Amino acid sequence: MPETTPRVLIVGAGAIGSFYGAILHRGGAQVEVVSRSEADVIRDHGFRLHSRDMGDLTFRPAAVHERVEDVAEAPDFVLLSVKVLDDLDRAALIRPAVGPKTVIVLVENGIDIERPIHEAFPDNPLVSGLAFVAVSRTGKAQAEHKAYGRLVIGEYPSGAGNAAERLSALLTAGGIECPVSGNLVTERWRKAVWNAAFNPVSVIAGGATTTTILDAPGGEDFMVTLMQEVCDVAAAAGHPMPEELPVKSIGGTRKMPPYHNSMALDYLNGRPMEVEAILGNVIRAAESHGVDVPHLESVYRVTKMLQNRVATEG
Ligand SMILES: NC(=O)C1=CN([C@@H]2O[C@H](COP(=O)(O)OP(=O)(O)OC[C@H]3O[C@@H](n4cnc5c(N)ncnc54)[C@H](OP(=O)(O)O)[C@@H]3O)[C@@H](O)[C@H]2O)C=CC1
Ligand SMILES: CC(C)(CO)C(=O)C(=O)O
Repeated sequence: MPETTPRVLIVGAGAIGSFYGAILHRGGAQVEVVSRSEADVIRDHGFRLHSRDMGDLTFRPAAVHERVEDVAEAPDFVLLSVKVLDDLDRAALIRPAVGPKTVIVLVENGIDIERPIHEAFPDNPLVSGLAFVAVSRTGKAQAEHKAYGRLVIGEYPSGAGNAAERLSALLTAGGIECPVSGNLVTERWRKAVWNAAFNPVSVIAGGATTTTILDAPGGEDFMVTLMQEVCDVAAAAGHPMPEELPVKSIGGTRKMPPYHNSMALDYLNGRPMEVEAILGNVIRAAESHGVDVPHLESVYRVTKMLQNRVATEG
């Protein structure tokens, strides 16, 4: 008997949600979206998505909902790809669409961002994802995929179970690399080594690209120092990183064209930034494990000042 087409609901249909939504659509899933501010445009034109590597990824979702409450039947997968911000209760946001068998998928940056979702839905499979992709919004329901695309997924708190394998098969069929890791939290720390250092520094430097950061006098050494502090925290939290990771990451970053990470883009566009999810949670882990992170601490303080300035002075 043929299997039924899996239904995926994307909550947070911005750059990441529309890109992986397009890939899932190509992979054979029935993709629906929740869009609070662009529903009409998506209904009229679909998502207009251009990929430098994959060509035209434009697609029309099977259904467009303005609110999660409007979703009548629980989907097989809810893929959450909103920014992880202090004032947003992500569990409450998706609750109306989560049925007893729904697999919850997170494609979001940050450390320890699974915990509130796992606590709210302890009986649902939770798949956590790390997106190595450069995609940004270019207009209403429009995005440009500039490079990469690999999505590393795994079940939370650990394991590589059936839910992750089913999702990986869909994304692979859609044309991206989607390895399943049995130790996703370690992978999250590995990604945080880059994000916790580069994202806030790009903001402090006024929305700087990777190249601007690394070309500044002492830039490379400073970034290695920050990344090493993240590695120290990761090790204390039970996720040791390879010794050469910071230096190797600089080499990899050097090979990329000048690049604005997602926090730099948020800063430049006056949008809220994921400072707590990406850096604050690393600082808190350092405190709880007694690890000294003086450089990260300074970067955190200054980024918070900047965030306050944007919030209060515009
Ligand atoms: N962009 C990238 O290249 C990468 C991003 N990431 C991570 O992926 C995650 C998503 O980032 P990205 O896609 O860039 O972010 P975007 O800002 O492009 O998209 C976020 C989406 O979430 C929606 N949203 C926010 N709050 C709500 C809400 N309460 N109800 C309904 N919808 C909501 C926004 O809608 P609205 O337009 O109405 O605000 C928007 O469509 C982040 O954690 C980011 O760090 C990771 C790797 C790379
Ligand atoms: C890894 C990177 C830089 C994009 O893939 C990212 O996570 C971001 O933009 O925040």
